[in-house]
Amino acid sequence: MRERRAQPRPQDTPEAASGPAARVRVRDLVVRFGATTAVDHLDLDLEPGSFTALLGPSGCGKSTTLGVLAGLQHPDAGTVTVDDRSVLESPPEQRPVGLVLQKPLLFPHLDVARNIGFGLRMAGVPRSRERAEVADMVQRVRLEGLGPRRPHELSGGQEQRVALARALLRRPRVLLLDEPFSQLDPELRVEMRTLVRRLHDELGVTTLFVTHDREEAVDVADRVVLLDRGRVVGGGTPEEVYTRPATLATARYFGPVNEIAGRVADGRFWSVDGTVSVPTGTPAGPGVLVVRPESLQLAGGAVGPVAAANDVQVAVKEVRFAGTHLVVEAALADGTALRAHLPVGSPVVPGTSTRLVLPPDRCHVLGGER
Ligand SMILES: Nc1ncnc2c1ncn2[C@@H]1O[C@H](COP(=O)(O)OP(=O)(O)OP(=O)(O)O)[C@@H](O)[C@H]1O
Repeated sequence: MRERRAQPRPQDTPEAASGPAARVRVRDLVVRFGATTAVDHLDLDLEPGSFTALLGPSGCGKSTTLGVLAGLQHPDAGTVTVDDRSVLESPPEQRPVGLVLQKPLLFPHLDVARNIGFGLRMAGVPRSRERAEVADMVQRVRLEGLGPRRPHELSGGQEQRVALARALLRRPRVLLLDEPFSQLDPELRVEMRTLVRRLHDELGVTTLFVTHDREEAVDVADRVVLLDRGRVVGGGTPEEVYTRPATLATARYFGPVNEIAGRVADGRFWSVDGTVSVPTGTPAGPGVLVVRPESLQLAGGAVGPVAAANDVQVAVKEVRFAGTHLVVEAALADGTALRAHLPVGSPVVPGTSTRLVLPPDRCHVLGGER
């Protein structure tokens, strides 16, 4: 493994990066640091113009993967192609890639406009063109009026806007963002990711956004890739990873989830205390039904021993007020815990039994024993 300098590269030429959005393919990527395997046979596909979030716990290899794409890190094995051409031997400045890091790393002695335009200036672009392009970018990232300020006169969010503008001024075909907003407060984070999404949509650049914040990933990206110990362990659209995850690990990663063991037979999922219809084609046999607490609803009818529709009978154990909803802790007859988020005022009383509806379109059955 060879390491390259971990700095933004303002000397990059705009010509190196211009053009339409790129397709990126990573195959069998391996990066080791001594005895640590940071990236372990990783495959990743970024379609032209897509917006992908790379998500996973601390140390799972997100930044290392980004470093390889940016050319800051050389892998031990594997391939990385941009539009079917290998980029692994290209130095960072010749890759069609823009990079925004957690820390903006601006030049303290240059004002905002000069920081943004640095790359163009180094490439020998005439001053008039630099001014025009910087002015356009200043507007796109909403930094109007701040061009003459120095970095120390900016807020954290404004500094990241400058870093974003600097990366985008080169018109990269791939934009890499490594937790760019993790040091900002929550409201500003939402504003900044909305800005990034808008810029992506306007400029159509293939974007890879590294974060460990699930909500951020699901909110901003078209596709989420879940990494664990250097490997891809799940992925899909935000709706898929949330509602129809391919594995229990993915289901659990995206927040609290109920897991009910049972069997699929005759187009229905049968649990110890009720049944739910399942989509045609769901394989028969043992399975685990996964459903989020907020998807459960209180059944309207009387409690009976046999579930007629898509509901289960539960014993209510505990009810907590959570401001916007009630958190109801309940259990099936076999002791399986179920959590439901129900509207405030729902008639649920600890120590009684009730029926909870499992809306089929919010349920997903994973095959196999638990
Ligand atoms: N330069 C390095 N030298 C030695 N080990 C490293 C180096 N860089 C990363 N690692 C190790 O490689 C693994 C992956 O690190 P990486 O920074 O890619 O993870 P990450 O998912 O980005 O984590 P975080 O969310 O905390 O930034 C970790 O175990 C880390 O300690």
